[in-house]
Amino acid sequence: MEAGEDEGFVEKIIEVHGIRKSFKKRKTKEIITAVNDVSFDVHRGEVLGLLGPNGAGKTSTIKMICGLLQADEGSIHINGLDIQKRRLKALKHISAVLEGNRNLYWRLTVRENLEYFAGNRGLSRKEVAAQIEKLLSQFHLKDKENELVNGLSRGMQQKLAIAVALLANTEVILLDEPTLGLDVEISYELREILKTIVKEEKRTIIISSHDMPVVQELCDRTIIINKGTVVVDERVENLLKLFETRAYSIKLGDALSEAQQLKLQRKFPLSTYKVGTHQTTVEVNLEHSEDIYELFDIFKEEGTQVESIDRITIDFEQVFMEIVKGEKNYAMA
Ligand SMILES: Nc1ncnc2c1ncn2[C@@H]1O[C@H](COP(=O)(O)OP(=O)(O)OP(=O)(O)O)[C@@H](O)[C@H]1O
Repeated sequence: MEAGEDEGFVEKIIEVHGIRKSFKKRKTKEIITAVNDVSFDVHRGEVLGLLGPNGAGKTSTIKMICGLLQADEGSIHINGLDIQKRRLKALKHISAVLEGNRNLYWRLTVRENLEYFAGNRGLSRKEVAAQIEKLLSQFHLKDKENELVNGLSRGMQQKLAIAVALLANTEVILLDEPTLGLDVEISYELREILKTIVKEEKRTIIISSHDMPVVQELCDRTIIINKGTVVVDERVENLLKLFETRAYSIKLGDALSEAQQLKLQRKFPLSTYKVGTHQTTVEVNLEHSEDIYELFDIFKEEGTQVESIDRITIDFEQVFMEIVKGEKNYAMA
């Protein structure tokens, strides 16, 4: 069974199979493999988070899915249609908001943009009138409807770009870094709006993001790409559970010696060691539960007392850091 199938997402709407993409650097002629044999499916109604450090290959993957970039190898099917062979038909199922490219007319007002892009998709004003009203209110843009896009803040423009993408009524929405560069307040607002949309509408959404709360709160499943390849494809709740059962906070009776600290760092490079006035704490995320014995051996060597052991509640940010910075392969069955 694939990730996603157990939650009722049975029908595949996006099928990405073995895609590769390389670029040649203009100056040095060096070949960069941006995407290296990436495969995954997205089920109808699923919200998928596409994560990875800078340069991992997320944007290239999204651009190949929405037909802006041609894969060197592999295939992409949208609703069963090959994006290369039946491009126009396949693209009818997709709307995308790409990072840094908000696809809006700057000299048109907010409302005019919504009307223009609806018309572009072959929808009449009458057909979309109610939906435009709904989107203006959902995205808190009603009081800006007659303002030119040119004069809007970056956050407002981003909200409008997403509203335009939703208006097209496509089954698939691709959002590349929707909250990048937005201030905390507007990122939060956008996340809440997207949360409502995800709950109310059964759209298939791929979100690439560095904003971990966005992924934790909106996505059903996540794919983590590192150096062009998929290192994790798993449901968000499973990843959190998995890491939660491995994350411990250990309170010690005494401080560790330098030799012990060195061993701790060597064996558990992502652990943290804190010496407070009353307490010494080690926080560690174990890759295998039996690793706890090796940890205890470090304490035992010099008779350090363990006062308490607690599980740590972990958030998605920590999960992501563990996987990417630890460069471990958490491919799960
Ligand atoms: N048109 C291009 N020409 C040359 N190299 C490119 C091009 N597009 C992407 N790359 C390179 O391919 C790699 C993957 O880039 P991509 O933008 O897909 O990554 P990303 O995961 O979206 O990163 P970020 O989070 O920084 O946007 C990077 O090394 C990037 O420099």
